[in-house]
This record gives sequence, C-alpha cells and structure tokens, in this order.
Amino acid sequence: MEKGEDSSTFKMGNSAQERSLPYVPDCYVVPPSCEPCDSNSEILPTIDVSRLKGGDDERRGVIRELSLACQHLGFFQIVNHGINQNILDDALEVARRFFELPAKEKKKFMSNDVYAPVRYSTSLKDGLDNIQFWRIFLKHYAHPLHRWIHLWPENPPGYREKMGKFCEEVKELSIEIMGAITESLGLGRDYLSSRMDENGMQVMTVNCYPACPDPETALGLPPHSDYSCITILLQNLAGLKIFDPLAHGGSGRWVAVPEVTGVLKVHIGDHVEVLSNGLYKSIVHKVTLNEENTRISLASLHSLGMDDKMSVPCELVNDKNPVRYKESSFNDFLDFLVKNDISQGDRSASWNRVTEDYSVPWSAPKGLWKGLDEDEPAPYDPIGQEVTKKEKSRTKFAENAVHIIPFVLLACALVLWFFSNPDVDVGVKGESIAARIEGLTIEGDIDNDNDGTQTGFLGAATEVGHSENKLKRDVNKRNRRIQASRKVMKGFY
Ligand SMILES: O=C(O)CCC(=O)C(=O)O
Ligand SMILES: [Fe+2]
Repeated sequence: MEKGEDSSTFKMGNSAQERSLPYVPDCYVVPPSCEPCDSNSEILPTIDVSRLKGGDDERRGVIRELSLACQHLGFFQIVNHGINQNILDDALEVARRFFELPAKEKKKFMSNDVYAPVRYSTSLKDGLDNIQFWRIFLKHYAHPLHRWIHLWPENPPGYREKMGKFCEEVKELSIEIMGAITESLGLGRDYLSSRMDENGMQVMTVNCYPACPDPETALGLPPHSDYSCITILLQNLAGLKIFDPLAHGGSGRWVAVPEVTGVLKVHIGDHVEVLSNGLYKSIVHKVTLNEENTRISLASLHSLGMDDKMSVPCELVNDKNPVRYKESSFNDFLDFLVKNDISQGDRSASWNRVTEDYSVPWSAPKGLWKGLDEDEPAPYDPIGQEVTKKEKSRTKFAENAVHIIPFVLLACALVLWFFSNPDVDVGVKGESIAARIEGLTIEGDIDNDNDGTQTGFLGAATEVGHSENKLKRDVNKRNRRIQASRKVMKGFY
C-alpha cells in the first residue's frame, strides 16, 4: 500500500507496523491526550515483595503498602520478587525473536477468534477496526502449562522452554501477590488461592511495538484497564503510561513508567476492583511509542477460571457499602467482546467499550462489571474521601474531554482559515489570546501544562512566534489528529 492510498483498513499480516511503513497512515492517528504527562516516577510505589515471606510484622507492613498502592493508583512495581534475571531476559529474547520470524511462520497463529488459546494478531476485528494501534501481539494461555504449551510456537527454538519457565515463575508470584491482596482486604490469604491456582487462567500477552516514524501521533495501546485480577508486566523499554486520577486537583495526569532492570510492574485489574467492591481501582494505562527502538512487553494476566464468576464477597458488604458490581467471569468478558463493536471507542454508543486485549477502556467497568443500579450508591470507602474523589475525577475527566472536542475543532478550522486568508489578525494578549476574523472575536485563556507547554484548544494559535513552516506542519498534524478524534475514541479521551 502506497502513501495516499486508502488506508482505512489494514489486514493483519499486512499492517503498517508489521511492514515498518515509513509514515503513519490516517487510521492510526489518535487525538492528542487532554491530560498532561510527566515522568515523575517517584510517585510510583515500589514494593519489596520478599518481605511477604518475612515475620508477621514485616508481612503486615508490606500488606499495608500494597493496600495503599491499590487504593491510590491500582499499580505498583515489585523488587526482590525471586525471579532470576536470566529467566526474564530469556523470555524477552525469545519474544523478540518470534516477532522477527518470517511472516509465513507467524501467520500459522493468526486469528481473530478471541476464544483461541493461541493467537497472533494486530487488531480486534480484522478489516473492521476504525482505529488501529501500532502493536503486534501473540497471546497464549499458559496455565496449567502442560495443557497449553504444545500449542505454542515451536519457533524460534527455545520459545516454549524459555517462555514456559517465565510463565511458571510469574504464575507462582501472582498467587503470592493475590494472597497479599485478599489478606489486605481482610479476607485472608487463601481466600482465592485454590480458585486462582488449580483452576485459574493465565493469559500471556506477548506485545511488540515496532519503532514508529511519528510516535506522537499514534499509540501502541489506547487507555484501558485489564479485565484480570492482576497483570504482571515485564518490558524491555519504557513506553507504558499509567493514569494518576488524583493529580492536579482531580483532573489527573499520565505518568511515564520507567524501565529499571529486574523490576516488574503489577496492574490491578477489573476483577480485583470487583473483589474489593470498589476500594481498589483497576489502573488505566496506555502504551506510547518511540522512533528508534522496538519495544517488547510481556503482560501476564491472572484471573479465576474460564467460567468462575468473580463477585463481591459478602464480608465487604453492609448497609453503608452495598454491592456495587455485577458478577462476571473471563468467559463473560470474551462473550462481551464478540457481541459488541468495540473497535471505535465510542463511549456514547455504549458504556461497555472494550479493547481487544481483554481489557476494558476507561469507564467501562460501569457497564461491564458495575451497573446493578444506574444511580450508584456512594463507594465503599473505609479510608475517607480519597476513593470517592478518585471516582469523581475519572468521570469528570471523561466529561471534560468530550466538551473540549468542539473547541479544538473550531480553533483548528480558524487557524486553517487564517492561513488561507491574509486579512486575519491574531494577537496574543498576556495570558489570553484573541483571533479577530472579520468581526468575529474568539477569546480564551492559554492553557498551560505544569511543564509550561501549551495545550488545549488555543494551542495552535498561540504558536504565532514560530516559523511559518513549523506552524503549518504542526497545524497539519493537529488537523489529522482532530479528524481522528471525530472518527473515534470519544471514550478514550
Ligand atoms: O505493553 C505494555 O506495557 C502494556 C500492555 C498491556 O497493557 C496489555 O497487554 O494489556
Ligand atoms: Fe493492559
């Protein structure tokens, strides 16, 4: 496919990222994020999980840290987890080599069937997705290993052995962490252990995000939360961003998660949110791209068995904290994927937007897991206002995002019109800007990010000091992204 040719659908096996196209086709272009992003990784909790095996006091201390991390972010990093560095390196290495295999070899696993225990893909509904992401993935079930491993790729040599070892170790770690999570909720360490261990699901998602020629305009994965109880993630490079909803007075911000050798990341998934009746929040995260290097990540999703429904434990329900979530299983989730058109991220059409990677975008838990009652009662909130605030900020964030779109479209139209009309006079007045166009005046405040860069609907017009070419380029870029926001993703931003 040549540049300029209609690229509204790229079939898997033929996607831009698989072919390393030197440009980003329109169907990959996403609207700019409304929230600031910073790389202040100090706020990311890091937990030394070896202390879970220590004495009672030590264990209690770790459980307290873990509980705070689950309430605030739904995310933490773990160190001293006991998995040997060689095992981590080998798993990343065989994953990288798998994606380097000739297309013919990878196509053996190509499938759009979300129930398939092993599948290679690039999209959700091949040929139907309105928006595409710069990602290639291989997913395979991994627990119990002997049941699935013979279905995994035989190539590259060593894939089964090395990935299998990693899966087993991560599974064991997941049981340890889930035990600490149920203990932190007052349910006891073994509350879920047999349901997670003997019959539980482990889905290993092997992600590859090739270098992208214009990394700012596309995404590896859109904002979503994982359906799982927990996801344990290993990456070779930074690129993951998590959403901290409490930052900036509740309007939130994205935080870049750095890569530190040997550190694993833990995402709280939707099923732990259900388990905790809303006390713990599943983390909303997305994947950004870079221009130079291929990023590999291994996301191990741990949940109950295929048909085993997660529900709110009666221990966590009382008059003040009624049940806030519907019960559901992994299978219910897959059925939901099949029955819904989830590729467009249009939340106005459905609450239940879900991405193809068994993940639930933004406020989907309301539809998929919550929603016993549209007038939801106040959240279970034994620690005061923090959780309530977070809940509100999520909703506020989504509402604000939708309202800003018309302004962005309007401002962009004005800027384009300005370039085709020399009579327009744009002036910057201190902290506000006015564009006067034949009697029409539009005014607004310049919206500054905490790092001082301008964002928001007046961003384009405030760049009057820049060279004209750069401005035109930027406007062009912005215009493409605005068109993308018309097309898709109302639910994502
Ligand atoms: O690549 C990453 O860092 C995240 C992957 C992810 O979110 C997923 O597979 O659900
Ligand atoms: Fe995810």
